[in-house]
Parts: sequence; structure tokens; C-alpha cells
Amino acid sequence: MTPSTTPTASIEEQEETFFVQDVPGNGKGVVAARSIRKGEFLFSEPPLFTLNPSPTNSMLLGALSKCTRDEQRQYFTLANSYRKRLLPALAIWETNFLLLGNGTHLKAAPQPLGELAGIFLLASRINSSCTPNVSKSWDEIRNVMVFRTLRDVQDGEELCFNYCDVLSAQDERKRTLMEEFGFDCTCDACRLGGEEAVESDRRRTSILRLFDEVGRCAKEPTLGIRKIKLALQMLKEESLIHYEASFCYDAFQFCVLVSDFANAKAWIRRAWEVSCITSGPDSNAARMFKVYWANPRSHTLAAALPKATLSGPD
Ligand SMILES: C[S@@+](CC[C@H](N)C(=O)[O-])C[C@H]1O[C@@H](n2cnc3c(N)ncnc32)[C@H](O)[C@@H]1O
Repeated sequence: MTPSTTPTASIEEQEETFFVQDVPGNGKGVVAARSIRKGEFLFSEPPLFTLNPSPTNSMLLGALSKCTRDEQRQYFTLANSYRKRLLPALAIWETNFLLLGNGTHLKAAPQPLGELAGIFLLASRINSSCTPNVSKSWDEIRNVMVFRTLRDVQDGEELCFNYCDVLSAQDERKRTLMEEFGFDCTCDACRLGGEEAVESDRRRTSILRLFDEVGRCAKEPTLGIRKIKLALQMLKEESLIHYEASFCYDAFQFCVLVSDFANAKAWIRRAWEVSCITSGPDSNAARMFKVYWANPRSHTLAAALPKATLSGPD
């Protein structure tokens, strides 16, 4: 796999790749104008302004007063899910802000100290999906939010990232999105019914449980790898690439623990490939994985347990 190079896209390039249009039932949305390969860079966008994630209306008016007339006009045409409850500037902020950094942007979740949030005029048009085909990652060096495709996207398909944690059951996701963002989620995963919904819920909640269980397998690397393979299989079935890199990195660590450096290399290479897709080859994660791929013995856990041979990715 060849990861995309460091991104910048002109307006013309963007228009050839995607456009903003009305999406039935969900206001506006961003739609692919051509087929797009997984891991492709879509666009990067600087924030119009940044504030702490819970500003007052007057703080917002202060920030807006430093914007141009056109930017103010664009701000006030963004979606507003809190029309009946909040003053316009605050209501639009609550509907559209994104956290800088790579955490969740759920309002109820504890935020790291000093975490900032921002308004991104174009990204504000991207709707939510619990099976997202777009990733967003904050580039702290260039001060831009970067958007990439997580899987192959067809011409005409809507581009969506996830507003909430996707590793929970449908009713919990829908409740969170209603409570935190004021809308009833109509994404494909939230529209599943019957046996399909039960199966999807089972996989997503199992993957979450496996995250925890894998972390407790430090003394049982073989069991750890078995659980990781199970989680990767379920992630594939749910089309959720997000978490693959993290599981592959855990598998790498199990392998270096027992000096199985051949399989360690195979796992960390896969972690690198996935992180190039989800956050780009220049991301901190991708850089770290590349270093370990070149020299797995440099990891602090190397040879901490007796030698053994585990297995690599399927
Ligand atoms: C950040 S805006 C996204 C763009 C918005 N559709 C627009 O017209 O500008 C968030 C709002 O879009 C709508 N929305 C986003 N994702 C949705 C989904 N999965 N199901 C239903 N509505 C959604 C909700 O009204 C939500 O408050």
C-alpha cells in the first residue's frame, strides 16, 4: 500500500472529489463526486475560530466579531439543532463544534485539560454515521483538521464520520446522539432492525469487551493474540477500520514480549498501514509504528517473557 502524501487540496480538486448538497431527511451533507479509494486525503481545514468546548453566548459573539462579514454569514447558515432552547450563536456552536485533538466530541465526556474546540465551516456539513467512511484527525503542527476516507467510497455515496463512540449498541448510540446532539440518528447502522440489529450490537459490544480483555492478557500472549484475531474479524464484519491499528499494536507487543520478532514485524506493519489510512502517514501513530517496524527489538517490552512463537495477522 502506498499512503497518500502530505495533503493540501485546492478548491478545484475538492469539487472534483465531493460536494455539499441536500440529503433527504438530514439537511445538507457531503457527497462523493467520484469513486474515492480508502485512505485518500479528502481535505484539511483550519478552524474559523477556537474556544473552550463550553463557551458562553457572549464569548461566541466576541469570537465572531473578529470574523469577516462573509464568515459570520456562513456561520449563521450552519445547521441548528437547538433552535428552541439556545440563543442562535450558542445553538449553532453546540450543533457543529469539533474538538481539536483526537478525542470524542461528546459534551458529557471528560475532556483533557486545556482541550480546545473549533468551528469548521466545510466539515460542519458532514453528517454522522455509526459505520463511518471518513476519519478526522487534528494536525497540531499545521493547525488543521484532516479528513480521509476509511474505505473505498462510490461516486454519489455520502461521506460521514462518527459523532459518537461506535462500539456500543444501537439504542445506546441513538440515545447518546439524541441527548448530546439533539437528533434521531438515521444512519445505516441505526436503521438496522431485527436479527441484523441484534448481530451488529453483539459484535460491537464484544469488540469493546475484547479491548479490555486483551489489556489483561500480558501474561498470556497466546490468548491475547486469539482475542485480537476475534476482534479484527468482528471489526471487518462491521466495516469499522478505526480500531484495527490499536489491536494490531497490542498483537505486536505480545510478540515482542516473547521475542517473536518475525510475527511482531507483520503485526506492526499492519498497524502502520491502517494508521496511514485512518490518520495519515505523518501522524504520530504512523511514525511510531514505522520505527518499530524497522526495529521491533527497540520496544521496551522486548524479551520480557520466555521465548515463544505466536502467530501473525491472517
Ligand atoms: C454538523 S451538522 C451536519 C450537517 C447538517 N446536516 C447541515 O445541514 O448542515 C449536524 C446536524 O446534522 C443532522 N445529522 C447529522 N448526522 C445525522 C444522522 N446520522 N441522522 C440524522 N440527522 C443527522 C442533525 O440535524 C445534526 O444536528
